[in-house]
Amino acid sequence: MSAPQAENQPILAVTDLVSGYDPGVPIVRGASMTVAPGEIVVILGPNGAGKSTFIKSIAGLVPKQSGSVRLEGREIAALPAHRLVHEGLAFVPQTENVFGQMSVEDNLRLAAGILPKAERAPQLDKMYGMFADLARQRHLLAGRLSGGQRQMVAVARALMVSPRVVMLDEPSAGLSPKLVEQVFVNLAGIRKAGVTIVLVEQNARAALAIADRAYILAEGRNAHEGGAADLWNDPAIAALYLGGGKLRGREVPA
Ligand SMILES: Nc1ncnc2c1ncn2[C@@H]1O[C@H](COP(=O)(O)OP(=O)(O)OP(=O)(O)O)[C@@H](O)[C@H]1O
Repeated sequence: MSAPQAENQPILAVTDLVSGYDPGVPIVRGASMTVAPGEIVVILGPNGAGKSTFIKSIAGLVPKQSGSVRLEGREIAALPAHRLVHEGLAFVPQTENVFGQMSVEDNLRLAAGILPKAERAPQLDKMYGMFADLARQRHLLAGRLSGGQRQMVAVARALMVSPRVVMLDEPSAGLSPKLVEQVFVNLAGIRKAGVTIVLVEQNARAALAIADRAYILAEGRNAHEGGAADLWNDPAIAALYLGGGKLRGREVPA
């Protein structure tokens, strides 16, 4: 059994992160976020707030100018993206997240490249157990799949190496409402499997419905944060960031 102190430790802690694409032009301007093990945390905010840049910086894909990123207490801010995968932090980009000319199975096998050989086949079976559609479509080219199914391949690729934290950049972007719902059902299932999830979303209500907590960024800084249910039911937050009234009257479970 782990010590109580370790149990209370955030799995991911980002403090005063400043980052951007060009030197001297910060996009993220001192944003912070704390994620507990097993949580689903969603990052919301207006267009151009720096949400995607924030998680891409954490994933080592956008240069950081200052600030701290700790994964299970270890400072990882200086590590490049490929090292972060080994450390247990996976990232699913919004676009170009699968190899279209390869089969679903080859996409998954390629992602498993960093695992010891003996672990690859069991991981593949685990993904097929989790995503039944992918098991059926394992021999199809990923480029021939629908947007929702491609998104599923991208998520499964990230999960192949058993990350402890997976970050997703707008996983529901460009999908039909039915597929959006499926994406969020899948994410809730992934959390049940013990993976901590951080996602950026435009679909604020749908994301809040599965999230524990949310951060709202504006102009690269923290504007609000709170429990998903509290933010969902806050009229001022709704008017500013959630696109108005309640979605089909649904309440976020407290
Ligand atoms: N590759 C890039 N090079 C330079 N600037 C970029 C790049 N990508 C994004 N930006 C700029 O960074 C700012 C924040 O963009 P970002 O995509 O992080 O915001 P966002 O909150 O995720 O927005 P959206 O909800 O519209 O996706 C924008 O001004 C954007 O023009």
